[in-house]
Amino acid sequence: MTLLRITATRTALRVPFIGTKTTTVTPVSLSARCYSGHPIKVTHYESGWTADGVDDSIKGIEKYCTQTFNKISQVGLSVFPKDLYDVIPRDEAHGRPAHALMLRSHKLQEDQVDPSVRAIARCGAGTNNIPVARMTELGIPVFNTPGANANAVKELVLCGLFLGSRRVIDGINHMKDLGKQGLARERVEKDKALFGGREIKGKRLAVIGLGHIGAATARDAHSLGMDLVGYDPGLSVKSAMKLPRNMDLADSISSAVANADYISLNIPYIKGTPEEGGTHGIIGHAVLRHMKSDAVILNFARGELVDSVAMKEFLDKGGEGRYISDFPDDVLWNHENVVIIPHLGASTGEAEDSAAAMAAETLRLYLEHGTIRHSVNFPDTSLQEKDSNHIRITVVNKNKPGVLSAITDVFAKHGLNIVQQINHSRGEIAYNVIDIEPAAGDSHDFRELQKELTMHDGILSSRIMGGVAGNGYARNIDGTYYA
Ligand SMILES: NC(=O)c1ccc[n+]([C@@H]2O[C@H](COP(=O)([O-])OP(=O)(O)OC[C@H]3O[C@@H](n4cnc5c(N)ncnc54)[C@H](O)[C@@H]3O)[C@@H](O)[C@H]2O)c1
Ligand SMILES: O=C(O)CC[C@@H](O)C(=O)O
Repeated sequence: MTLLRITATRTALRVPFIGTKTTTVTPVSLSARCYSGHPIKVTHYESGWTADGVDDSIKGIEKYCTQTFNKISQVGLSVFPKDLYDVIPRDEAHGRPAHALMLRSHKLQEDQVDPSVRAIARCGAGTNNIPVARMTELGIPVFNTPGANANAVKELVLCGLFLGSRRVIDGINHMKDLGKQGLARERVEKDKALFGGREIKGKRLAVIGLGHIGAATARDAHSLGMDLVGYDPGLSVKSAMKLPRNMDLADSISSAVANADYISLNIPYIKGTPEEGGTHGIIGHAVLRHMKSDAVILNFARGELVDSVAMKEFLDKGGEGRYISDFPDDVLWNHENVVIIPHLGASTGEAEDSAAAMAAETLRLYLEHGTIRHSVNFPDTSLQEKDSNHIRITVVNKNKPGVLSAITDVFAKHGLNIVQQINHSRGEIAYNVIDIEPAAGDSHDFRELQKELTMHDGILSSRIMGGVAGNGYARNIDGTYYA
């Protein structure tokens, strides 16, 4: 796909397409990076995803293509400049290859991730609807939007606190029944005794997970006069600084919930039981037996964190315990002490706008500059642009000895000078951003270089950035070259 041939003359970017047409394009928008020191010619291969099943009319479009799987805020999507990006719903893509995927709660399948996809962004916090481990194996970064919807969720958690302390919903339903019978005025003062409640002031709230939502909930609960205890084995210093003073910290979930009147779950869902290192069913018999019989459990994190059968047993014991959840539950949906909300935590205009905008900015940084931030599987990486006289190449590789030197050897072999580079690793993955500055007058066949680089053992993909949006990406998928 990529042939960057450097010559000494300064002309507009010329982009020939195999066998069809030669187009002259102006460089991409000002904020996007492009190599301007020399003209760059990019010859496309027509292999794999670029040719098969793709309509002729969309071959050679010089824009990034972001495909969306859910209804995403237009305010957020407007972050993508129209001259550089086409943003289209997946079901209207008609086989056009995607460079980036954007989604909310859509359960992404591996076969929906075309070989052309460089990155996936979740407009939200939880990424359990994305096969992240598989994406890591394939060398594809997955991004989320930390904190972007936290205020919206916190406000609904506070609403949950009140719904759990006062029988407001039962009372409203009762008034509808009485209204239908024309008995509302006659019965209201007598019947209200059925729906008494308690105040949250002075009660103890256990917050499990003290990240963006948990910490914000703790702060507001504190100002409502609640007594606080928290549990978070991964508590960062930054999050700790945001917690109310005098908040107790427990050393286990069981000790956190032991004397709590309210418990708020604000942790990610991770596949596998707690014994296996996951959070599936983390609120089960072992934790529930430590709870007060009238505890109110608020779950605005994920339904799968709670063992529904164990929760039903807890609620059926005859205490005043309650469960308020933002997720469907086949066992508990009709229980008299349960309130189920249809996953509304992040459903405010403000949260949808800010999560989509953050996701779009994050994708732009990656696609246009190779910068990684807010990734759940790749290391934070940022290499400041030196000047416009360089070509930026990014490489994703398996984190194992010898690969970094193999990468630099390829450049040395091709007589290319690396002017700056950065290499960061995270778990199984390493990521490199490399700037090269060819001398004026040099001519290099970047197509050969990219193939050699990408097909080296341990390398998963490479990108040559500059000039034409969406070009210059090559992958090594189990020993087969896709470009
Ligand atoms: N209802 C909704 O619409 C909605 C919206 C946003 C987020 N969420 C859910 O809420 C979760 C939290 O969101 P956030 O923005 O606060 O995320 P966050 O990453 O800022 O915070 C999560 C915190 O949980 C802690 N944690 C992880 N495992 C834990 C465990 N086993 N015990 C205790 N603490 C643990 C982490 O250390 C981290 O501090 C998300 O993962 C998502 O599943 C739901
Ligand atoms: O997109 C949504 O509505 C929900 C998002 C939420 O579950 C999250 O994890 O951020």
